Amino acid sequence: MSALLTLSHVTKIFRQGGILGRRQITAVKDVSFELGQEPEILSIVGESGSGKSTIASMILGQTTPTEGELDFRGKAVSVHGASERRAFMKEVQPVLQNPFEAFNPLKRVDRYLFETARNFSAGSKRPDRQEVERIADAALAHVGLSLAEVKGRFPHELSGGQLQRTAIARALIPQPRLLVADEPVSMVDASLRMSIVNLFGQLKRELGLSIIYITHDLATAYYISDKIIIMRKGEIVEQGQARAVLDNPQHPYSRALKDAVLSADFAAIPQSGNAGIDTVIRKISPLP
Ligand SMILES: Nc1ncnc2c1ncn2[C@@H]1O[C@H](COP(=O)(O)OP(=O)(O)OP(=O)(O)O)[C@@H](O)[C@H]1O
Repeated sequence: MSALLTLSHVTKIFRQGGILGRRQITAVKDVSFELGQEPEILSIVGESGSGKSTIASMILGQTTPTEGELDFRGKAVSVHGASERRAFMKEVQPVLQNPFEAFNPLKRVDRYLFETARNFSAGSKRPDRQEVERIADAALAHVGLSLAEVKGRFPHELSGGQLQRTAIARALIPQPRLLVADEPVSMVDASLRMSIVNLFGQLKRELGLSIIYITHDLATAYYISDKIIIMRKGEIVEQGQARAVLDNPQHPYSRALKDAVLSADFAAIPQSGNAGIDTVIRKISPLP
């Protein structure tokens, strides 16, 4: 059976100053990895500017690679044609860093849920109002909210954590197979981060979702991921099973990252459950 997602020798070079610009930035260099058919959480960690967001953008089909191939279910991500693009978007949904940017401050958040339910409804006919509300409520239930809690509210009337959950609920409405979450907890209060990260684990188990979790936060990556990729300057320096890589990092850069997270605290991160991890997370400084 082919992999769910395959990146094969993917490189992205940006040219500064337009097409004729001379300065080139190699944001991603010869990156290869895959997600299997089984639901899994893959974390991509690395310092700022290491190419994580560029990879996310290419997986979402928003940025075209300069070289290499990205395939989802054996088909190139850079598909053409509106109906193919729509089918792809239904299966691969983004979760953005800042939930306050994902929602227009002047628009009630339930509108987003209703519009997504109308646009991506599974049936052939457009769902009526009652059905749209049912779909929105079911998606919100997966993230621990209900339609009654968010109905009629503007973004600023919800907490950052509630808004990020609502954004995740919206991403769930098309019943995707893969979420691409780019720094989804960095704008969320430290005390709420674990609840969002735990939610990813729950969505993997209950809905069979795979999740690409892009983060600076090595502790939450260690805690929740099945696999991990460590990036530096556009290249993968190490990848493998998260615990194997982080318990025994081979590359000097991976070791430096781990050391930056205070080894003693790191060792205290539990295998499951979240006892103590908030303390660890609060202590973590940005990656070097
Ligand atoms: N549209 C663009 N045009 C030019 N350069 C870009 C563009 N997008 C990204 N870059 C450059 O590519 C490199 C990788 O950026 P990217 O945003 O992918 O890194 P990142 O690891 O996600 O960083 P951060 O953690 O700060 O978000 C950086 O040097 C960045 O300045």
